[in-house]
Amino acid sequence: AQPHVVVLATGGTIAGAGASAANSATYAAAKVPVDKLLAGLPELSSVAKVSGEQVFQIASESFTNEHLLKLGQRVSALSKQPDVDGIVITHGTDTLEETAYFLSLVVHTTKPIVVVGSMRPGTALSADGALNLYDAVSVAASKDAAGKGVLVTMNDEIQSGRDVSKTINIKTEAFKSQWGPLGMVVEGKNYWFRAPVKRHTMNSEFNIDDIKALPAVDIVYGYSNMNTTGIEAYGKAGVKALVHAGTGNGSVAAQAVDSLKALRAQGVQIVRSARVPDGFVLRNAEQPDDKYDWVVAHDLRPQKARILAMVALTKTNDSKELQRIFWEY
Ligand SMILES: NC(=O)CC[C@H](N)C(=O)O
Repeated sequence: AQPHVVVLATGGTIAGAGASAANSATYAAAKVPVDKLLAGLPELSSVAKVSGEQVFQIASESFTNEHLLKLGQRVSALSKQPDVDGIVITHGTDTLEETAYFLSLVVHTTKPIVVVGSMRPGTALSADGALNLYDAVSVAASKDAAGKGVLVTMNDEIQSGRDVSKTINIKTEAFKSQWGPLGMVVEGKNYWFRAPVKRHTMNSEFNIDDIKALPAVDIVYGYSNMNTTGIEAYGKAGVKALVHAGTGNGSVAAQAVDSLKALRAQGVQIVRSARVPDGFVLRNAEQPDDKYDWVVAHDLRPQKARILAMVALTKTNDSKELQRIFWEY
C-alpha cells in the first residue's frame, strides 16, 4: 500500500494569493485552504496517500507559543497513529525555522516530519510552493528520511530543521545552514550526504506530551550605543530567560553587562548568543560566563536559542543543566 502522509496546513505564502502573476512579493499570505492546495497538485497521488488538515491559517510572524503547543500536540498525536507514515507542515517562511526546531526538540517519533513553505504565492510566475510541497510529501513518505529529525524541504534541498534559517527575503534560494543541507530531493528521490548529530525527536529528553505551557523568554539586540531600557523592562515583566543577541562573538556592551548581571541576580537566566548569521559563541570568550553564571547559545541564532531556552526551562532552572542542553541540542 502507498504510504499515508498527513499535511497540516498553517498558512504562509505557500497558501498565499496575489492580484496578478507578476506579483511575486506583493500578495496576501494564508488565503488558500489546504484542500485547494492539495487538489492543485494531482502529482502527489503517485507519491503517497495524502490527507490534509487546516490547523491554522496565519502568517508565521504571528505564531505564538500557544500555536507551537497546539501544532506540536497534533504532530505528536498523528505520529502515534499506525496508519500515518509521515507528516508535512505547511508554514510561512518567516518563523518556519523556529517551529521546525521546536518540533525537533519535543516530538518523540522516528517518522519523518517535514516543514515546508514557499517564497512566492501560487499565483505568481515561477511559483516555488508546488515543487517544495511535492518534495516535502515525497520526503515524508520515504523510509530513508526516518530518524533524521525534523526536516525542511525548500529549493530542492533537504535541510535540518535545527540548523536552517531564512537568509534572504526575496529569492527562492532563501533557506541556508552554515553546516550545509543534509541532502537533496530530485524527482521524488532523496540523495543524502550527512546526518545531524545533535539530539532530536526520539533522543530528546523533552516531550510535548508533558509540556502544558512555555515560559516567557525574550530577546534583546546588541548594537553600538545600546541602551538598557529593554533589558530592564523584560526583567520587570517577569521574563524567565533573556537571550542577548550580541555583536560579533556574542560581545555585550559594558552598560548592558551590568543590567544583565542584575537580572541574573534576580534569577533570570541569561543566554549569550550572537547577531552574526554564522559561527558560534564560545564560553568565557568575550565575557566571563562562568563568573556571571550565564549560558552561551552555541551555534543557535537568537530566535532558535529562545526556543531551546523555553523548552529547557520546562524541565530545569539550573544554569549548568541549561548549558549542557545548549551543547547537546
Ligand atoms: N514567504 C513567506 O511565507 C512569508 C509570508 C509571511 N510573512 C509568513 O511568514 O507567513
